[in-house]
Amino acid sequence: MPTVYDRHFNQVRNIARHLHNHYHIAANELLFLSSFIINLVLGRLIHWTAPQEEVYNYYTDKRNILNQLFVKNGWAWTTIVIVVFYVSILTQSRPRKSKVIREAVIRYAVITMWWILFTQWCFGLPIMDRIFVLTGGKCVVEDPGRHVKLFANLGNGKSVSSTISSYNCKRIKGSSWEGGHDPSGHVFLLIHSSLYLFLETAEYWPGWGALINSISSVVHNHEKTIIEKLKQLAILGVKIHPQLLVIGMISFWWFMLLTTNIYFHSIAEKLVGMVYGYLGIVVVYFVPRIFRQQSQIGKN
Ligand SMILES: CCCCC/C=C\C/C=C\C/C=C\C/C=C\CCCC(=O)SCCNC(=O)CCNC(=O)[C@H](O)C(C)(C)COP(=O)(O)O
Ligand SMILES: Nc1ncnc2c1ncn2[C@@H]1O[C@H](COP(=O)(O)O)[C@@H](OP(=O)(O)O)[C@H]1O
Repeated sequence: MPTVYDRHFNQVRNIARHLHNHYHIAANELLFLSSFIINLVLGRLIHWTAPQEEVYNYYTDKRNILNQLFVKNGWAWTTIVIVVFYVSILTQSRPRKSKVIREAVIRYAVITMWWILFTQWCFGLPIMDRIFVLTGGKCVVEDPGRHVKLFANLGNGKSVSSTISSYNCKRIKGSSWEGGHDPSGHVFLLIHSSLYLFLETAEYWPGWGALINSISSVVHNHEKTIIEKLKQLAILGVKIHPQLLVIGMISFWWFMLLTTNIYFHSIAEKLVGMVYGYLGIVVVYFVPRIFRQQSQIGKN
């Protein structure tokens, strides 16, 4: 006689099966994808319900080291983590190494291309700047300096440009990026990077049990000093279970996304950053599943 728990468990399992069969998405993937929407809602709730949070603090300062060193170089850090991950996984004797490397490099190249197109360069201005300019945004400065050719002088001591990139505009002293819809580059980058790391490494997931056992065998080894334990944990997280490094990076990106969601940009600008963050990932990891299933059906 099945208990109420068995019934609930079966219901959850049926929903997961349905998602997998009809939408080609696993329940844990859906949960992870939704976590960024939860992050946005949580950020807004903190913003509305805790006004004292809005008072100047470490995270409201754009110059804080976490922003300047990590997020502002976010794609470089994500690249380092994925390279360390693959080097570690491939040195732990895996079959079909060259195929694994070839496919990982192709996916990395496509995903990097999408990051470049959205934030750096898209046959001129990157997509995020094009959206800003197309919706009436302009770079306003007093002295355009060496970028003078890109600016029109308004005659009131100010010059405007809609052809300079946000990157170059921000580097001009006293500039402001005015009007228009300015999609959040941070929201894009943090979601894009987290999803990439999650989906790219999912195939090698050893299970929470294995990770927790490995960590606890280091932590509970009473013959080792704290320093030795920390060293062993670092080796564990890089060489044996590089998934720990990935979990660390994703958790940090999630936290930085929360601070962006609390303090920066309008909701609409964050939502646009979010949609573009999902887009490249959906094309690389989910759309191929539909074609793969169709070709499978064709063969049967
Ligand atoms: C041995 C096994 C190998 C298997 C490896 C698998 C995959 C990896 C494949 C290849 C990688 C190998 C080498 C890669 C070499 C070079 C890649 C270059 C890496 C870089 O990304 S360099 C550029 C770093 N730049 C950044 O990270 C900048 C990020 N910042 C931004 O995008 C913006 O500042 C912003 C969007 C965060 C915010 O913009 P604003 O609003 O502030 O304007
Ligand atoms: N989590 C965070 N911590 C600190 N600064 C952040 C941040 N999220 C966004 N910002 C800052 O807010 C501005 C808009 O970000 P974005 O458009 O990428 O979302 C950027 O300013 P700067 O470009 O002047 O550095 C960025 O550095």
